[in-house]
Amino acid sequence: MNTTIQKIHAREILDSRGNPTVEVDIVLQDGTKARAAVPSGASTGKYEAFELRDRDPKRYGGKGVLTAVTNVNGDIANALIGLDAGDQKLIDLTMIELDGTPNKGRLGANAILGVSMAAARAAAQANGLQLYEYLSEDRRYLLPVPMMNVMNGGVHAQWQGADFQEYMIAPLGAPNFRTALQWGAETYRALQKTLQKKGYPTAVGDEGGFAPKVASNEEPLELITLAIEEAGYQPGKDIAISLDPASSGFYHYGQYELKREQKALTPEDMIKYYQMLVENYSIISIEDGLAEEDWTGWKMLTKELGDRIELIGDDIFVTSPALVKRGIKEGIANSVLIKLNQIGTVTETLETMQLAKSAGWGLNVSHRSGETVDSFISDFTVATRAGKLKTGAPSRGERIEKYNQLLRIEEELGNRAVYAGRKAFVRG
Ligand SMILES: C=C(OP(=O)(O)O)C(=O)O
Ligand SMILES: [Mg+2]
Repeated sequence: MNTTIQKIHAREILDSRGNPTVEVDIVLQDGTKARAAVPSGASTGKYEAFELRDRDPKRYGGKGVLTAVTNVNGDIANALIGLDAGDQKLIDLTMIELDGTPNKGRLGANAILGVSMAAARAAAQANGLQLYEYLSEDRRYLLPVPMMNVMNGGVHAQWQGADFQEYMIAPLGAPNFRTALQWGAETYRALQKTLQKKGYPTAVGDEGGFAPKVASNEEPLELITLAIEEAGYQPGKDIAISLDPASSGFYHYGQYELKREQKALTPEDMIKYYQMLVENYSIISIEDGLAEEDWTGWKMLTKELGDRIELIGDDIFVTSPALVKRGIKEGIANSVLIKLNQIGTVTETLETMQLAKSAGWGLNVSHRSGETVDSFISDFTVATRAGKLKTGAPSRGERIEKYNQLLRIEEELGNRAVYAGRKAFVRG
């Protein structure tokens, strides 16, 4: 085994939306070859690390991802060849320094993350370890509750469905991951039937959830509750519901504009709306209930609902240690969403998780709405014992692959496999 990096090669591939993204291959001195691919969001937080993408052709002449690829094959490869892939901190810090900007804007967060993940995978393989074993500090593992996004709205449904972006089911009462996944898949199919009966189309959004033009943002909660019961489970006890309204996407000039309901709500009224929903449905967590700029609103939200449910910050924290630190200090939220590409390296992601954990916060690892079949986050979630992984509906290959990887890990761990269940939630 020689884990010295011999070669790094990046290429442009397509993600699940058909947009270009970065894939990186790493070869070690001992011949080990490993690969990683980088996902990309649509409802991105303002302060995420900067990806070189092709959304803005005027800026890069349609060559954003190709520029990231060139940066990997040039500057990054030159700096990392000869370093030990097993020294994740050194690899990541070398790239951060080489980039030299506060947001990874020169080399591109997508270029940097692709290399960071591929290095971890290569080192794991060279050591004869599974990725989840390699990433674990203490060989204690936790299979996450699958947070399955069964109804899509917002930008993930091109604003043709609900204003709220994600309605998830969380089979927290299951005895193990395999059963949880089965319950979730059965409920998803039951929901399809429920929608058909109502005359709704069952076409899906970016993350595989159904995306009908519902009458209100509350209606999906009724439909999902019905589907859970139809599938033979008890809402709340067996399967709870989680929301990601992704409200930064409908926050304009201090108000929350719910187009489906032809309403514009103040932060106070938006909080009341959530209180009503929490009263009436088996909601265990709400992510991005308020917008990334609305820290005052978030403070009120945390006061009103923080002791009842898990309040997860995604856009507001963007997996940044500095922003999570500020959140802890100011009493904002009680949980954080973890997306590797929001911050851009494995090392910094682990730092954010450590911070949140030491404050007693909940952890939620997440895919992006634009994904590849890379299942890095599945191993990552098990190794870090985050307890929850949201990776879409059980209906699109790039999402299913993450769930399937968790099935493989659970099987391999055998009687050492522990399912996170209800305890993974900070409230509930
Ligand atoms: C997964 C999400 O969507 P995106 O990847 O588009 O940010 C999210 O908002 O949590
Ligand atoms: Mg979100």
